[in-house]
Amino acid sequence: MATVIDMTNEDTVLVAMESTACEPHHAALPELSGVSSITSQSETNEVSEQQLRVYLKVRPFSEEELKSNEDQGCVVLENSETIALHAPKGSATMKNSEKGIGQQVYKFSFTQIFGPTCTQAECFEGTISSQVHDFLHGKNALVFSYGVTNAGKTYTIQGSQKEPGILPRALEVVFKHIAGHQYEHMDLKPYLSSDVQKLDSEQLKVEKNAKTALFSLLKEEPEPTRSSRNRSSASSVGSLSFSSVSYDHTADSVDGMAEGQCLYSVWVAFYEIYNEHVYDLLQLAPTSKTKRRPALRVCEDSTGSSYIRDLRWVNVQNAEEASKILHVGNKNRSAAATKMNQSSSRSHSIFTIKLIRMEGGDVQGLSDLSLCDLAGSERCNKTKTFGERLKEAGNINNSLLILGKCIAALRNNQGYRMKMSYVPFRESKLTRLFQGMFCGRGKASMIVNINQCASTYDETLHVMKFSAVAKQVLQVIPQRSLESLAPRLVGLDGKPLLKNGVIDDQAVDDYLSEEELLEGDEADMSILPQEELVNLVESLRVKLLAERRKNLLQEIQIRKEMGDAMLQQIMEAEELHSRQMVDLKESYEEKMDSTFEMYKEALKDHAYQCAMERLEEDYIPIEEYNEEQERVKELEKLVRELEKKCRPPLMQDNSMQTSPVPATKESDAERFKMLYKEKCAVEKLCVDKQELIVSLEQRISELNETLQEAGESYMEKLAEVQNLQNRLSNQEQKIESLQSDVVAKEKEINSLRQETAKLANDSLGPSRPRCGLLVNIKESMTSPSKGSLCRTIKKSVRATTSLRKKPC
Ligand SMILES: Nc1ncnc2c1ncn2[C@@H]1O[C@H](COP(=O)(O)OP(=O)(O)OP(=O)(O)O)[C@@H](O)[C@H]1O
Repeated sequence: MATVIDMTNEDTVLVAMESTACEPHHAALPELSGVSSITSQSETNEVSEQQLRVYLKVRPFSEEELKSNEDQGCVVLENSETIALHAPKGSATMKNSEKGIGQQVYKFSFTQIFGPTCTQAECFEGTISSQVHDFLHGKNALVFSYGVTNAGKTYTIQGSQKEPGILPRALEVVFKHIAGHQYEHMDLKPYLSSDVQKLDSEQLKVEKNAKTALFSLLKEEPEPTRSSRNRSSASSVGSLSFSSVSYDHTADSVDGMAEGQCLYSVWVAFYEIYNEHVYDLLQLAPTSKTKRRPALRVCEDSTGSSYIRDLRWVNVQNAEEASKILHVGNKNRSAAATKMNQSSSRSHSIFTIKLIRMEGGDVQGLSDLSLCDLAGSERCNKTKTFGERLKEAGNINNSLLILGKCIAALRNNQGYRMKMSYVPFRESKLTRLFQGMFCGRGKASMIVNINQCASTYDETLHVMKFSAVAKQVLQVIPQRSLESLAPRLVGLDGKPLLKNGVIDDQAVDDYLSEEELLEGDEADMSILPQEELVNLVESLRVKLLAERRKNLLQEIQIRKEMGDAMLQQIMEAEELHSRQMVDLKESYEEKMDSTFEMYKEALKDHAYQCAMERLEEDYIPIEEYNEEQERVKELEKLVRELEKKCRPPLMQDNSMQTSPVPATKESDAERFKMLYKEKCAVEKLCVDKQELIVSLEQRISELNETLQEAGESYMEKLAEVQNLQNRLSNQEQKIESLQSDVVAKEKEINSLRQETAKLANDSLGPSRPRCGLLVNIKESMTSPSKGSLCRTIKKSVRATTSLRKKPC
C-alpha cells in the first residue's frame, strides 16, 4: 500500500529535501498549508512580511507523450492548492520506496495550482497581475519560472501567438495603464540599478538609431506608437524638475510638461545568463563564427544594488514594440543557440521592464519588473549530457543549486536564530542580480512548471521539493525602502544634475568619479547630492540607533535566555551526576556482593577438592582391606593361642597361690637378673655399635678427604698430561716441518751434485775462465774456509744424515 507524505507538513518537507540542508523551523513561521492568497502575517510600522508566492502550472500532455504511455496518473490534482505525486513503476522514487527509503506518494501545497486545462489568461490573473499592479505603483517585482526541461516554462512566460504568456500580458496591462500618460521622448533613460540619466541630443540620436537598427532585424519598422496619439497632452507638459535636483530646462522634450501631470517612460532589456556569463540579447550576435559574444559585467552601485554594466535599454512606446524586442532577443538567443548546437533553452533568460514615473515635471519613481525564464533543472546523468552540454548542465544546476541554497538560507534566517546562515547570493550571477528582490527591494514570486510525464517523475519530484522550501520563505518588504525615494537624475557623465543645470563641483569632488568607482568589478558606485546624502545619513543614523537598541535588547534577552538555559543545564547535569553516582554506588555494591559470593564459592570448591584429594590418598582397595582384616584375625587368633599356652602355668600359679610364693620370687629375681644382663649386654652392644658407627664415620670422612685429594692430584696430572700432549703435538709439527725442510735440502743437494758433476765434465773440455755462481759454490765446497753457503749446506747435510740415523 502506498504511503502518503504530506508536504504541507514543514518538517516532512525538510526531511524530504535532498539538496538543501534545513534546520527545524521556528514557531513564528506561518502555517504552510492552505495559503491561497496574500497572507500578510505581520505588519509593523516599518516592514511587512509576506510568504514567497509559489504557483504551480501543470502542462497538458502532448499527443506524442500520450502515445508513448507517459500518462500513468503520476500527477493528481486534489484541489486548487494541493497536488499529489504518485511514483510510477520503474522510477527511482518507486525503487527507493520499495527499499524503504522515501515515499510513493508526496503531497505538495502551493499558493495556487493551475491545471492542464487552465488558460494563459487565468494563469496571468492568478499569478502576476497583482505584481504588475504593484509595479505600476512604483514597486519592484520579480517572477521566475522554474521546472525541468519541456515543462512549459517558456510557454508560461512568453506563450504562443494565440495564447500569449504572462510577459506579453504584463506589457499589455502596463501600456493600457499608462495610455494617455506616456512620455514619448527617449531622453530619460534608466541608469545603473535605480537611477535615471538625462540624455543629450547626441545620445538621443544614437539611441534612436540603435532602436531602428534593432527593429530592422525583424525587417519591420516600428509601428506608429499609441502614445503618439497623446502627443498633444504630452506636449503640454511644462518644465521638468526633480525631487531634489533639477536639470537644464533647455531640453525640448520636457518643454510644456504640465504641472502635476503623471507621465511614464517604459524601457526594456533582455539578456541571458549562459554558463555564468551575462549576454545581452539585444546586442547583435557577431556574424563571424569564431567571434564570441561579448559578456557583460555584473556591478554594484552605491546602494549595493546589482546591475549589468553596458546592458542595452530600449525605450518602448507600446506593447507591440516591446513584443518585437522580445522577438529580437529570442532571435538572438536562438541564433546563438544554433551556433552552439542547442535545442532547448540552456540559459536563464531575463526580460526586464523599467518604468520611469514623472510627476509635475519631477522624476518621481523608477520601478522594475523582471520575468526570468530559468533553464531546465534536469540532471546531467539522466539527460546523458557530455562535454559542452555537461558544462552547461553543471552551470545551470549550480546556479539553481545556489538559488536553492539562498532560498533555504533565507528561510532558515527568518524568525529568531542564534546564528544567521550565510546567504550565498554572490555565488552565482543569477542570485547576485536578484539579491535585492529577496532583501526587501521588491516582491518575488515563482511559477513552478511541471509536466505529468512518468519518465521525468523523479526530476519533477525534485522540483516540487525545491518549491516546497521556497514557499516557506518570508519576504520582508519595507514600507518605505530606499527605492521609494525618487531616483536620482544624472547627467551624461553619470554625475547628479543640480539646479539650473549647474553641477555642484564641491559635492562631486567629495566623491570619486564614476570611472574611479567603476574600477574593479565590485567598486561601481555613483554619487549622491550632498543634501540628500545628509538626509540619508541622518535617516540611516536614526535607523542604526534603533537597530542597535533593538539588538541590545535582543542581546539582553538572548543572554538571559542563555543564562537560564545554562542554569537549567547545570541543574540537569548535577541531577544527572548524582543519579549517576547512586547508580555507580549500587553497581559497585552489586559487584562486591557478587565477588564475595564468588570467593565463597571458590573456597567451598577448594575445600571439596582438598577433601577429595585426601580421600584419594587414604583410599585402600577393598581386597587389600579384606586381606588386612584376615591377617588381623589370624594374629588375634595367634595371640589367643599364645595366651592359652601361657595360661596353664598362670592357672598353676593361681591354684598354688597359697604354698609356693618364695619359689616364684626367686624365679622372678632370676628373670630380672637375666633380663638386666640382657639389657646391659644390649646397651653395651649399642655403645659398641655407636662407637663403630663413629669410627666408621671418621673413616668415611678420611676417605672422602683422601678421595678429594686424589681427585685434585688427578686433575693436576690430567692438566699436566694435557700440557705434555700439547707440547708433543707442537714437537711433532716441528719435526714435520724439519722433515719437509730436509727433503727440500736433499733435493737442493742433489741438484747441486748434478751441477757439480756437470761442471766436472765441462772442466774436462777446453779450458775457459771459471766464473759464475756454480764455480763459486764448487770452490766453496772444495775449500771449506771460503763462504758461509758451503758451511750451511754442509750443516744441513749433516743434520739430515743425523736425523736419518735417529729413529723418529
Ligand atoms: N499549457 C500548455 N498548453 C499547451 N502546450 C504547452 C503548455 N505548456 C507547454 N506547452 C508546450 O510544451 C512544450 C514545451 O514547453 P516549453 O518550451 O515552454 O518548455 P520549457 O520548460 O521552457 O523547456 P526548456 O527548459 O527546454 O526551454 C512546447 O511545445 C509548448 O508549446
